Amino acid sequence: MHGLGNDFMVIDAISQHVHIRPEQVKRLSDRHFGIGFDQLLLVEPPGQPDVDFRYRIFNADGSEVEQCGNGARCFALYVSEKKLVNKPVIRVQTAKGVIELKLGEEGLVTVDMGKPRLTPADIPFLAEAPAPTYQIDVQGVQYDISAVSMGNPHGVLVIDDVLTAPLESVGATLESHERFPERANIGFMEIVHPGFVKLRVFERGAGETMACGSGACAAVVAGRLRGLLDSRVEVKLPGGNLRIQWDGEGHPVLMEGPAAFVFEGQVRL
Ligand SMILES: N[C@@H](CCC[C@H](N)C(=O)O)C(=O)O
Repeated sequence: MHGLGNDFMVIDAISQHVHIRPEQVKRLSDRHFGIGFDQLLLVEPPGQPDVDFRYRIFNADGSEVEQCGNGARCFALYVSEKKLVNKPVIRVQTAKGVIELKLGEEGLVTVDMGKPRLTPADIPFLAEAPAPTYQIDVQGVQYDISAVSMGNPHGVLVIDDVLTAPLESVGATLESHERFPERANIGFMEIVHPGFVKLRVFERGAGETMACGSGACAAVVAGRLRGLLDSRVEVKLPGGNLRIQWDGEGHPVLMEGPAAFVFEGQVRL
């Protein structure tokens, strides 16, 4: 499946027993020697009473992570098409809380991604106190970065032109910077106007992807904290556009965008 070109292998772990090791994920994610994907998503039975499913996410490098926004939209389409659920709003347990998924018209899915976490220890990010931006050193050069958790950790830089953004150099260095003890997804955001931004993301454990849903949410939160964006923002990613809404601290972030099936098959693990 894919959400704006951020692609996934989705496994039904409800009607079959699935146990997958990090090295198997890494092998399957290989675009030449495996199936090829940015993340693997597991659809599991719920582990608590008030939710419909448990949603587990593995990056292409095999690491298990807490959140994936584009994957959440694909998750909603998957469980609905497979008739694993028949409800307008699906509640899903992730490693960092519950998110709500709503299927809309024309394949669009809205995800309530929950409230962003801004306290450095919750992100996690090494800093004394929460701030809209922090100065961070990359090989002797200082950058202003915002740090936000959408369940998973994000750093966001505002730049003049996404086309020339240094994802493979600065992005890759920041992804595993010592101030992000659990590594981070690094977004480069160009603000066209307060209701429209362009974004590219160097994802933790996957490299640059065509789109990052949690990254789009984090970018809008960062832009709002800096006083640069409206509460409703269209985010243009290399793979297409997402609509993000955040009404400020204490409110959840809403993300709307498409989800699509690509093919189905069987794989021996
Ligand atoms: N593509 C995702 C995010 C996937 C996880 C991320 N790479 C991480 O390590 O936190 C999205 O759409 O949010």
